[in-house]
Amino acid sequence: MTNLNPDLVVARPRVFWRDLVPRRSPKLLVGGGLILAITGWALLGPLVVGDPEAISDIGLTGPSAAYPLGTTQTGQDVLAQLAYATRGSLYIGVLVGVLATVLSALFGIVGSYLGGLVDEAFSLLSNVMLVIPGLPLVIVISAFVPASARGAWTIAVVLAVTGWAGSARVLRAQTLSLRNRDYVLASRLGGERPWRVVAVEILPNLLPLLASQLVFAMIAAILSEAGLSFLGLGASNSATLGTMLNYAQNGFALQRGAWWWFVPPGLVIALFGCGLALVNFSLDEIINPRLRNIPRRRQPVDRPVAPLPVPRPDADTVLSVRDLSVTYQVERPVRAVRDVSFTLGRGEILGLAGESGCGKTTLAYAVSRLLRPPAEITAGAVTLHDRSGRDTDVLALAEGQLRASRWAELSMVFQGAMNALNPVMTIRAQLADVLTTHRPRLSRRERYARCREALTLVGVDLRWLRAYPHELSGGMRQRVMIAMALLLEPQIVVLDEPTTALDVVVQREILREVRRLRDELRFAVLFITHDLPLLLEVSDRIAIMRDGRIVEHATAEQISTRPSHPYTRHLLDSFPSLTGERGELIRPGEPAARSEGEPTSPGGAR
Ligand SMILES: Nc1ncnc2c1ncn2[C@@H]1O[C@H](COP(=O)(O)OP(=O)(O)OP(=O)(O)O)[C@@H](O)[C@H]1O
Repeated sequence: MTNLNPDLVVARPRVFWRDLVPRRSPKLLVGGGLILAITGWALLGPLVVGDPEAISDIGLTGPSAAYPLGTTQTGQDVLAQLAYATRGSLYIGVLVGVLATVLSALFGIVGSYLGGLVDEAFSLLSNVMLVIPGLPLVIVISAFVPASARGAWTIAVVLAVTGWAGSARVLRAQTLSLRNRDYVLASRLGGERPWRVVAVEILPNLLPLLASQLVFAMIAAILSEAGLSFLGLGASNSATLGTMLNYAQNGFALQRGAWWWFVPPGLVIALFGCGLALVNFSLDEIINPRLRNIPRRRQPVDRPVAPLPVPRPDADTVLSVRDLSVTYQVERPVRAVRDVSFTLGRGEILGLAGESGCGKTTLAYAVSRLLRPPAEITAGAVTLHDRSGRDTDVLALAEGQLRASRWAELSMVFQGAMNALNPVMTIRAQLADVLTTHRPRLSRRERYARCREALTLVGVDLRWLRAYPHELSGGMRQRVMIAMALLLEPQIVVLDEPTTALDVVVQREILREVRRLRDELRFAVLFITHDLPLLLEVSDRIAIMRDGRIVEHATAEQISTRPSHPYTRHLLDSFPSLTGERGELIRPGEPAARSEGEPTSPGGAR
């Protein structure tokens, strides 16, 4: 047996079923309850009821102690028939659900992943199936098959063959989009086999879609089978809810007031469909971890009745944040931002630094009111101080006011923002779009003039206005995003790691540009990064964040030369200096020759 290094043996995380199920979901509880009850009835009912074919001499009698659901015209027990019919209908529903889902996955996912001729052939077939009207085809096929051969399997195959194409189109579109995602490309580059890429990278992302298609196919199959049986074209040699309804119709149950004959099968169909639909609504939450634990109603912002006094050191303050706290309301609530207070001066660059996970992005999202459940602002205030002296309580803004204030008052450039450009629109169209939304009175000529100005500001040649995003380099796309953020001359620009994906030369060029623009246009910047040396270069003041709190807040010069908090010193020590002493190389197996108490990475001289 191989001797494994115990440090390298990673314990396989235990998956608990209770973690997979969203809590307190009434939809899931009611839907699941209905499905369980009806499935239980279908499985166990036939074992406890009598013979559904047995004929007694009391035809068409209402419910009684001997026959809880009465009898049919020929004296058969309706309860016994209902048990067998429920089993028959569910059997067909499950068969069709599985068959149609397998067919749609095969034609939709495999075809689009393999591409080329296979995709074209599969697409052609699903397109042809889509334009054939389903119900008439089912009726024709069912009528063509002799009644003696029309069992549950025949009907299930007919329904599955006529019902997979719509889902296959949806799965194809989704797979085409997924196959170009970075993590899929990475696994292909890593040499993974196509079937493994499909099974491990693509399929899990399609599970919510597949599961809801399975449920939808089951509902459609049960209803279609009932319809076919009602027309006398259903599974003639097996008992289903549809055949029960058909017999009730032929026996003039409605006209003779024998409600006990047709209401129970109709009710079972309706309740089962309802249960499946309710579970379908909850499937996304069960399968997609990002949607779990979302509070069902908006939580009010936990603020004292009297508005908090907002610190306003001087008239030049443009944004003040007071005692802001944000919690992710998940299984174990995560207090990502805790009692954070700071002010941002007009034309000032405030840097926010801290290790990964300390809450920087959450803070930026909270200030911009971009947080979504499970994140919740639990306390605090965010106030915008207008040039005209008007104060706006950002947390109290209604959705419409927020839309108007975003971009015009406060704009954002986020990490990976360069990928936020729409690939099918030219740069000019995307810049002009912002103006169309926020400045609808501008003429077309004025809009384009403003786009040209903005692009010139960030140093991008005007010939790129007509280009599509993929024709620009990463640095140029990021400049375009900055141009877009400055288009409406906002008072504040939030930059959250805007240049992380770029090389250091382009990174510095862009940040120099931001500083120049700030000097020219006097907007304030909240600049977030974990690169403290970069912040020291560009910021006026710096706030250091740790575990959701701001632990030090000082000028860039003070942070650089006289950091007061041990964590700030630790952060500064973590960055190697290009001009100081060269640090030791640490090779596996060789302990670093460093005395106790020395910093773990070189960087003394700075
Ligand atoms: N959707 C979420 N659900 C639960 N916890 C979350 C969620 N998003 C973030 N968190 C937690 O909130 C904390 C702060 O995360 P945040 O992304 O704000 O950190 P950050 O400082 O911006 O990190 P980075 O520099 O790596 O982007 C982390 O502990 C993170 O695990």
